[in-house]
Amino acid sequence: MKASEVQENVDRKVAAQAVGVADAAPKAKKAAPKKSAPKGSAGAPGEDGTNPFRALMRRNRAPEPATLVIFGATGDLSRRKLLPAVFGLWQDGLLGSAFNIVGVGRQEMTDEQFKDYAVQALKDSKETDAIQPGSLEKFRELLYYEFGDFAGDEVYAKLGRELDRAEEAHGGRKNALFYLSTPPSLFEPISNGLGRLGLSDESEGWRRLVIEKPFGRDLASARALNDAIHHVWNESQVYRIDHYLGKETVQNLMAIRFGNAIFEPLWNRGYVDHVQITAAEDLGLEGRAGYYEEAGVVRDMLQNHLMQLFALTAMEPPAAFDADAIRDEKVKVLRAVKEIPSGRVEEVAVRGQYGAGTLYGEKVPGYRDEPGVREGSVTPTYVALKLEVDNWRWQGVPFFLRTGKRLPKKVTEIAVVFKRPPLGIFPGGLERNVLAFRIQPDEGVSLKFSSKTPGQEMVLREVVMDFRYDAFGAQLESPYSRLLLDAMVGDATLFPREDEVDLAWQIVSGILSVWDTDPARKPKKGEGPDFPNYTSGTWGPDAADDLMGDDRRWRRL
Ligand SMILES: NC(=O)C1=CN([C@@H]2O[C@H](COP(=O)(O)OP(=O)(O)OC[C@H]3O[C@@H](n4cnc5c(N)ncnc54)[C@H](OP(=O)(O)O)[C@@H]3O)[C@@H](O)[C@H]2O)C=CC1
Ligand SMILES: O=C1O[C@H](COP(=O)(O)O)[C@@H](O)[C@H](O)[C@H]1O
Repeated sequence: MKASEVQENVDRKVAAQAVGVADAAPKAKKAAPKKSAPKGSAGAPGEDGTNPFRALMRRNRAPEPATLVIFGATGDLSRRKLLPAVFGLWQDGLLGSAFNIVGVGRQEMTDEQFKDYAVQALKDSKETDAIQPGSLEKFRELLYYEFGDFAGDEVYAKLGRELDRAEEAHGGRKNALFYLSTPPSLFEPISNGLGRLGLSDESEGWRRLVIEKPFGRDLASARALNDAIHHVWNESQVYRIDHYLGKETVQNLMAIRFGNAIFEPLWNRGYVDHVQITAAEDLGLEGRAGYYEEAGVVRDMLQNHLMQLFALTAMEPPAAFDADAIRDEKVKVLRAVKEIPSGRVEEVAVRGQYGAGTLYGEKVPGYRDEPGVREGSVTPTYVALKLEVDNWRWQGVPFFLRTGKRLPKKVTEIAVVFKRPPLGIFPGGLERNVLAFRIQPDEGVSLKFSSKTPGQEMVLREVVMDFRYDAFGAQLESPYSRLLLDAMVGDATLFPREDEVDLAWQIVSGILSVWDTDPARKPKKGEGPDFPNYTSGTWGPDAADDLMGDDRRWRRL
């Protein structure tokens, strides 16, 4: 399909939605796989494209032949998200003509056993695209496995040999993307090990390092990790991943802000009353107590995902859509956030932990009764925070952020709530307009405003104008697919830079200094927060409502 045809299909589909026609564009066909490719390379199928947008991506963003090395390839993230994301890209022909994957772990396994493991993971994961006939068999051929102790040298020497082996199929280059999907305590040892064996050296091909979250457990450890990494890698080789930035709808926030003329003039303290950013989860711990007991909600969601959503909403328009311009603006606004000293934490932040309750009609246990959680744990599973920004655009406009587990539903939203009209001349017409970005699910954007109701009287009622992202007719891409491909083509726009991560830690460190307790220590009676303080299936502790003040309310989602 030509790019112009792709665009036409898109236009038809979106226009169809505007006039209420359900399905005006022809369905994109799944492509048949091509003939098999030589070992060490991927004869990429999907030439016809599975959706029109991927066809556009293929034209513009073909990565050079490369090896993807996944440390922690036998882990939960790799199994559920990374392998399906890579498979989807490869099946759609987006990974170029030569590509292979080396899984690395501590478990002893042969290549064949790892291939079986990966194929099973692809069959099991809900994230895997529809599998084309013959695809899995061909994808298997690209997979290899190495194991060893990440503190020693041997495993990195073996990786060096894997890159040598792929060199011929990769046109004489030894490009490699190292993805660290391990417990964070291993980020530094792996980075050092790769450095010791010369695998960060770019003389024979590009070398890049993708680092999972959380990046550090506080400001000091994040800085120490950055320093350690920079002993081995240049900042331009480092890709700190925050999967929220890979979500289509998060990128759409930038598209809508900076691709239209009508929003920016209103995007400031003259018109905006406040902003609400919500990332609600219905899930509980999902067996991750070991990690979560150490992390809690501030490290798990607030310091990274919510801070990124905040920065994208509040930043100034960048001069270009490129890594430096976008990240410079995010850094500027993060720097303008009013400091939260420990003495102000109780005033601007609310923490919670879920107790037993009911979700979707089923009884669910409280956090303290989840397997692996310590008795009397005071780990917070909910946080609400009021941020203030000391710059001309946002002076006096509070940003309210909230996220928590075991809330009534899964929903992530950024809502820009506008000021009331200055004068009410109609009955019932003094509501605040709301521009809401639904990040997930039901992805889209809505504008709430007052309208005349039919009849003789000028009676106003709130109505909603709604754009649904599915109007484009394409299945939304996994954020990991997007970000993996970005890293393969060397585009760091959607990856937080060192200074962003540092500033985000600075913002939350006042909160951590007050709330952090040693998870191994059981608090004495009367000490620490009065947890649990919200029932599973409700919208969090009551104190979160008080945070908003008298004239504002959290949106009912
Ligand atoms: N799971 C998720 O949904 C998300 C995870 N992340 C991040 O991704 C990373 C991986 O998380 P996740 O997959 O859940 O973790 P898991 O514990 O499921 O997997 C970790 C992987 O690292 C390996 N590993 C663990 N300890 C060692 C060790 N001492 N030496 C060598 N290998 C080791 C494990 O091998 P083995 O199989 O032998 O145990 C496994 O392959 C973390 O940084 C996490 O914060 C980020 C967002 C979401
Ligand atoms: O990084 C994390 O994110 C998930 C939520 O991600 P989403 O894409 O499903 O919104 C969260 O459940 C997890 O605790 C956290 O580590």
